[in-house]
Amino acid sequence: MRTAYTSEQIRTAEHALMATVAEGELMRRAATGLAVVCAGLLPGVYGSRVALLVGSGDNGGDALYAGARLARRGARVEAILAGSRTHEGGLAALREAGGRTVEPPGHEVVERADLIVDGLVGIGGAGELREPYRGLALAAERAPGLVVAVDVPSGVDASSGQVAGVAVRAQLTVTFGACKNGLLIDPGKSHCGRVELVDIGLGPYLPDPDVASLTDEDVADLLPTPEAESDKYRRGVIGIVAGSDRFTGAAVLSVGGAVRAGAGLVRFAGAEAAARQVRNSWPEAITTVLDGPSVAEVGRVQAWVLGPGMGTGPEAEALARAVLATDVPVLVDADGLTLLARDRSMLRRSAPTVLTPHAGELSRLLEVPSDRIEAARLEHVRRAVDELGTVVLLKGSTTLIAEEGRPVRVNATGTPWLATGGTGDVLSGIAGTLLAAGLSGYDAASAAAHLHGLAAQAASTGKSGGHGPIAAMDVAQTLPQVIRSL
Ligand SMILES: NC(=O)C1=CN([C@@H]2O[C@H](COP(=O)(O)OP(=O)(O)OC[C@H]3O[C@@H](n4cnc5c(N)ncnc54)[C@H](OP(=O)(O)O)[C@@H]3O)[C@@H](O)[C@H]2O)[C@@H](O)CC1
Ligand SMILES: [K+]
Repeated sequence: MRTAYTSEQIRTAEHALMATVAEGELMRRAATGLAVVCAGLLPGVYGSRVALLVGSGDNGGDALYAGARLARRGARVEAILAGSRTHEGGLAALREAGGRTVEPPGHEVVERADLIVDGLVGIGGAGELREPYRGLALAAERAPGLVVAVDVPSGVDASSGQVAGVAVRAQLTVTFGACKNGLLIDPGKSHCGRVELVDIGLGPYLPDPDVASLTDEDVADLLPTPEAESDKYRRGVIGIVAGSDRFTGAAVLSVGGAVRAGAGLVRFAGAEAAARQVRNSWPEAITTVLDGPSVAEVGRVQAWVLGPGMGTGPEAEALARAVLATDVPVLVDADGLTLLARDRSMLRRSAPTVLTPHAGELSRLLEVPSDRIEAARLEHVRRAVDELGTVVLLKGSTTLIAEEGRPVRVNATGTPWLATGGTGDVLSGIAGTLLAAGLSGYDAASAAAHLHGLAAQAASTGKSGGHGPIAAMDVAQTLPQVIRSL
């Protein structure tokens, strides 16, 4: 499990650790680690040009001390002192090591640097970057040199990943003590480049994480493996209510996700046209053509997937009510979410419910514009859990999975090629399968997102390592291979 924390959690842990070590020791550890990483990035330290963007806080102090180390190894280090004040010890160390200081704006220094070290703001940053920081962040983006962010790319909110205005775009972020939420969640994540963690001894002082991310090993541990005496019923029977006479593809893809994720049995229930397509594509599934809003004749299932392509008319609504009135876990996706947004009272049920919206669908459920959700994903997935009382998986550039009282899980797998029609339907089938196998909604949703992303990565990667387009069905078809290799 990878873990991440808010700025406040990091500060509290740092205070506790600081009480046990000599003054300045933590910054020394941080700056040493930073300097080692920077040196490793340069073809040779001696003679290379390094620009330090130095803000008024300790983040600037880290940059100055690391710059001093590089200067002692022969780098030509120039520090742009952008803050209203400058870390005194760091400044003295840099000067003593032969580094130069420059008044802002100093953009010419940024432009000629081989390496740009962003020490404008770290976990103490708040709100939009002010001048001259903003101009320096933009200059660093235009400049040809490599950009390394100290602790957090300046302009990224460390606790949430939000970016108000401009933020530094780094190729590498060197973070201290523990990972911050904002390094894992977009839009912040996309400003970080690769993230390297420098250990400063914070581990024993860290509280329970605010955010976590499953690894392959975690997911392998969560996945059920059939035993000798397992039969298809014990492995989990999933019911899928999806598709309509007009839309049949979503049904085929959702069933495909379930079959390929290892469901013991898939029972599909829906309109005639959808059922026909499902039978043609997946003879493994048992199909029922529904002639009314009831799933009583479908047979016993251990979990339902409700929604992909089912439509949003009165019949679909009555069917959604019938599925949600059952006493087994239900995963609601796509059209099912649109129906829920019209009447949230359908969520009053005793069994677990998992919702899997993208920002647009969540926008209807919460009555918040979807661009605000995209900009503040962590805040809104938590708000959704509070207001709706379910497990919520918010899809998107970084998929988040939230449940009351647990760290928000950030999905670490996937590829930009995954943003294509029908992949969400496949995800619903995977997550429904894991629910039917007995995983909690939180674990089922997080493990499903992980597998879905891995399958997409594998499907989009060619033999020579290049990447290319995938179709949603490729994701479903690649699942067995990915599960085998976990
Ligand atoms: N604590 C520890 O043990 C260790 C901490 N370490 C390091 O310390 C860092 C935290 O240092 P920190 O607390 O000094 O805050 P930091 O991020 O440098 O900046 C705060 C200042 O920035 C300013 N400012 C804020 N927002 C702004 C904006 N939007 N636009 C412009 N300016 C803005 C504001 O200053 P002012 O307004 O007064 O000019 C504010 O006071 C941490 O990330 C890590 O790198 C490591 O050495 C390991 C040990
Ligand atoms: K920074």
